[in-house]
Amino acid sequence: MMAGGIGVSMESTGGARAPTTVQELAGALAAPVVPARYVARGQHDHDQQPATAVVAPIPVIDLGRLFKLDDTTASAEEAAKLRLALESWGLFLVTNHGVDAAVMDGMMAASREFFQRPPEEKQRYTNLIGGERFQLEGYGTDQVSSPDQILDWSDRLFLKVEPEDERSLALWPAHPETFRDLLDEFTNKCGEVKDGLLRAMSKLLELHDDYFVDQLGERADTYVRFSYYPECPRPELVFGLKPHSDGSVLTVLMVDDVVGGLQLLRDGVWWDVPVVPHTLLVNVGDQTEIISNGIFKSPVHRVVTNAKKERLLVVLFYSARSEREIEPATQLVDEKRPVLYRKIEVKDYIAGLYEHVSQGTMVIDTVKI
Ligand SMILES: O=C(O)CCC(=O)C(=O)O
Ligand SMILES: [Fe+2]
Repeated sequence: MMAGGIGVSMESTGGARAPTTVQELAGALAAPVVPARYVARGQHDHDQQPATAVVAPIPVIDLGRLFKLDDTTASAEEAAKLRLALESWGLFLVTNHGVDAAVMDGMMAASREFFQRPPEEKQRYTNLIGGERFQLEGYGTDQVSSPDQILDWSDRLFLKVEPEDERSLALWPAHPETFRDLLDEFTNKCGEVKDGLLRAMSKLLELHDDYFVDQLGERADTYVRFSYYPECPRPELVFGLKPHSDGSVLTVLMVDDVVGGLQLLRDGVWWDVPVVPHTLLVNVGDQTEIISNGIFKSPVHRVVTNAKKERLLVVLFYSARSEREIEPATQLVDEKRPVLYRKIEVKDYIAGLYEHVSQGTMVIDTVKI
């Protein structure tokens, strides 16, 4: 059934058994229509902004040069680019990052293989306890908290990777067999990138070098998300992921090296984020915006889907441990720059984030003074 010929099916799924994932739904669509629950576009202020057809000229940071202690000119040049990235786009590409191309390709291929496994196999890792109660970790779709919530056109596998002794290995795919080792290796390598960047960020703010590392705390939380965005016959109606900013300190992304889709809001315009194979993307999260008292920007971003092609993403979220409280660094508060955010407990903040994203509002606005 079509609603006004706009490509929206009024039936919730169109099938006898409700598909439990977007992948199954996309595979079962008999016509280029999407169920009404996925129609997200045009609902919120952020979507009133035009999209540029232009790829964002976001800075590219060469980590080899940034950390080159014996060449202060090179490292100062990269640090200046990093400052610009952190203060404006809130997102940048990193090259020369030390994560082997083979590890990146292997992780991406393992992720693709996982999503290609039969539904019954993937359901062994479900994020629904007893088929209904949502838990953060595992495989599935959005947390659905209300019947009128607009859903994202994506499935995901979400896992805690650090602290290591808190891994729920039963939810780590057993196939392909390389999955667990690759994830371990990928996480360790990306962790080095994150630590190096956190030190560079502390320096830029003239804080002591370990300021951000210390804010994360001893047993900081690292989560990985493997996202699968199936092709969508009506990309203009849905979001792969609704507009949001990340609740992390930093987010490190390995995006699909062929299919784009990530867009960033800046100066009232949505920009396409470039796809550059074997680079990593890094974005500032809300915790860093708060700690830096607004000097570093946590960008609003979203994912659009593709009519012809699926898209994959592997992303690591680095967060202070959930019991910690964070607040603007006192060194960054003075008469000229009054405190802009109130102290928050990370746990409460992250809980608020999920609610706000599903409502199309921004949780960071609730902690602004
Ligand atoms: O798919 C992407 O490129 C970005 C995903 C994202 O923003 C997120 O997972 O928080
Ligand atoms: Fe994000």
